[in-house]
Amino acid sequence: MTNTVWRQGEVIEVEISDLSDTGDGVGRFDQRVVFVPDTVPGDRTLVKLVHVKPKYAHAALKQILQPSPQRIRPSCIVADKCGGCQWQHINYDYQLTAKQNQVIQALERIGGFVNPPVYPVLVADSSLGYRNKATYPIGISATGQVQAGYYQKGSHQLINLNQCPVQDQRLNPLLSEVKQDIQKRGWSIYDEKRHQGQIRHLGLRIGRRTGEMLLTLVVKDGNLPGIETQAQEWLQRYPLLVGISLNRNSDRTNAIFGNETRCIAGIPYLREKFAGLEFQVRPDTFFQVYTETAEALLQVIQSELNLQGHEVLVDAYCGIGTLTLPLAKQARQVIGLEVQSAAVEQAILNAQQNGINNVIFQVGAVEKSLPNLGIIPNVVLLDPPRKGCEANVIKSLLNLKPSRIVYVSCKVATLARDLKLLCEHGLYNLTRVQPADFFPQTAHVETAAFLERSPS
Ligand SMILES: C[S@@+](CC[C@H](N)C(=O)[O-])C[C@H]1O[C@@H](n2cnc3c(N)ncnc32)[C@H](O)[C@@H]1O
Repeated sequence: MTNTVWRQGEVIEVEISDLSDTGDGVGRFDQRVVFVPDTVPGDRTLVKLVHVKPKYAHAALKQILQPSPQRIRPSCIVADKCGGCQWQHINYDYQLTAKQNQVIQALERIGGFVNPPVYPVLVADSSLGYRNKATYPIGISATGQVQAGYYQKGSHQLINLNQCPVQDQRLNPLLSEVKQDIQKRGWSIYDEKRHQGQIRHLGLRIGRRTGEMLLTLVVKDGNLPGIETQAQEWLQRYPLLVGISLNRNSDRTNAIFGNETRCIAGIPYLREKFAGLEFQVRPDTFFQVYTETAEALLQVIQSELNLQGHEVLVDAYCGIGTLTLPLAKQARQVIGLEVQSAAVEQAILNAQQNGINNVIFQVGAVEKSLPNLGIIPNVVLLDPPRKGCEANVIKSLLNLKPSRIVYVSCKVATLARDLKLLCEHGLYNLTRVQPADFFPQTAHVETAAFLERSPS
């Protein structure tokens, strides 16, 4: 190759040999790396260079010269455009192998582990129709039609959808029909560039076991004439819909939900069964999107921990208590730490509802509450957001020295970073790493890592 070819707009031939941690295919061109979305190892492709750096480039797929044996026809008609799924074109078994490799590679490269004990990916029932939650941005077409869907890959261009194959199929009718109701009511649609208009997002949630649904409109300041009447109409039309809420988000932000949620019809939560307990789930608090796989991972955690009833356990980043409460049934005392006060309120109610009284929940950031715990736990469970744990959380753990740590993570790069810090002085050994497929058809992987304090 000559240097003249390595520039934006050039079309080159690339054979894809790997997948990146963001889900793009990876190929090589004269010792340089090329990242190509919508490809899979084994594809021979023509690609157009888009962002070019001296050692690597991002490229767009132009033509598949020879398809990989791992390539399949996507179940979704907008899979090539929609930013929701990256891997609809990859056969499911290969997705699982790729996710296991992603975890191994991150632990080796970022964590510095040699031969980390990474188990095969845990799977549940189905790789489609699994999501219990959807939050669709709302927009308006050039001809004035209300639209709802997902953003196009790498942009805020809306792809209008009437159904989505990874969602629980019981939510699909609401997507198409609520859009029409918004159109008929003539409510204004939020324009993010001008920060004007009302409706920003449509949120739908379903209890997979109970079928109960919640509908939430995220609005700029809540002024929707006739919303109460419309909400009553929705309750009558959808017998499984139990609550309709307005969430107010007045900020110029990419965050979907604002801090204020008001139930305007029905009840402010749905009921769901999880791990043999009954949970109340609100529209705006965290609940894993794949209920069945989350339960399967909890079972692995329970069997690895094998709690005997005398342990003190801290569940840091506990949300509404989804992991806290089942584990509390097997421990002496459990302390849940969570920053979102609405989640803690719900966690307390969930504990009462299930007659569990050996749990206390504290509102506050883990980085503040863990160092001031006032008790030495035997076990600490961590389940932080994607950015992982703050440095002082790791420091507190190294001071507290619980005999076991379970670290549940939705981003393997930050997991690997934090595990390195926990293990680098020899205080902890990594005994098992269990990936789980919480997000089929995407490049995301959930992982639980188990650490034991060294005997010395
Ligand atoms: C990945 S969710 C896990 C929730 C829960 N373990 C579950 O499985 O449902 C992370 C939770 O951490 C909370 N969170 C985020 N940052 C936090 C912080 N600095 N301190 C405490 N909680 C935090 C979020 O509100 C969210 O409920």
